[in-house]
Amino acid sequence: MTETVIEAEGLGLRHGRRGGWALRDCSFRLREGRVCALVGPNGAGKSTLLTLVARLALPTEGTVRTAPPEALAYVGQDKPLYPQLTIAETLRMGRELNPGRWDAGAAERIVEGLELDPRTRVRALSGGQRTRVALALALGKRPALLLLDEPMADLDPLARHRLMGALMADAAEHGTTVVMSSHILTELEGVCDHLLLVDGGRIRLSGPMDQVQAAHRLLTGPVAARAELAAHTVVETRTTGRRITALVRPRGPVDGRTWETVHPSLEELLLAHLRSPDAPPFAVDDLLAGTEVPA
Ligand SMILES: Nc1ncnc2c1ncn2[C@@H]1O[C@H](COP(=O)(O)OP(=O)(O)OP(=O)(O)O)[C@@H](O)[C@H]1O
Repeated sequence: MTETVIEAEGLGLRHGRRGGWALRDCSFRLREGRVCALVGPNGAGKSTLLTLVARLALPTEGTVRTAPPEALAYVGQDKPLYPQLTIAETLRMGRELNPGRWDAGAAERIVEGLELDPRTRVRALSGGQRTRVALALALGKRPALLLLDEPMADLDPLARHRLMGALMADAAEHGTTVVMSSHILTELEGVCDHLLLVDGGRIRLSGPMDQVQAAHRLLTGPVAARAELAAHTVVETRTTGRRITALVRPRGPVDGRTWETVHPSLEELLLAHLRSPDAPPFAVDDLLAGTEVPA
């Protein structure tokens, strides 16, 4: 039976009694083995959502059910490590803090990419090198759920590509569920199979990547036929001369004589939603395959 690894219900967090909501009305389910992309602009609420799932903050409202603390690893943007410890000592600490479940091989494979003497102190590492050590600690814990807040932000493109490959191979081998926030959309396509788009503290898109993408079409046709678009849920329209391009969620057949129809790329889909904050949200429940749920 497929297990739910995260179940969020009306989750919200407000900073201070008079502060604004960093996250609100957040409901979704994520099943075991998913690799979930968490995307959204600066200040959208991505880190807030990750810290709530990691139980590093208490929600102001709503609930989240997730993996127990010992089966969960979180790597935040600030990557807290002990600067005075060496790389080898840091990994030894990981082993001692996780008796019975520490996967030394997985941790060492991530650190090996550094090509550094394991006796090097953490304080002498660059930001990107520290990222690798933090990820090694997280993977060594052999978590059922791995929460990563912009894990690749300070890595150069080659290191990012390699580390992402190593991370995904490890997750696939062990069936680890991963939730990863990122601003680099191209980094996520082809790697993630689930999508959460957060914007203004609310979930705008949620569900298995293929189903979310399959629910959208990019239509191009004459401006004169614009009224026909009303038959569908329109996310965004853009006009160039006498042509109009629309990102829609079709609610019926599209006339192929008038409209050229293509599937949008992940980037086109996300950018259209971000440019159109008033577009209705869209959510597919991860446990009820193919069922659209009120977002
Ligand atoms: N400690 C805090 N006190 C007050 N407001 C906060 C605090 N931390 C975050 N916020 C606010 O909560 C909102 C969500 O922030 P969050 O860090 O979750 O966004 P994010 O999507 O992770 O952004 P980024 O992509 O820039 O990392 C923002 O409006 C932010 O200003």
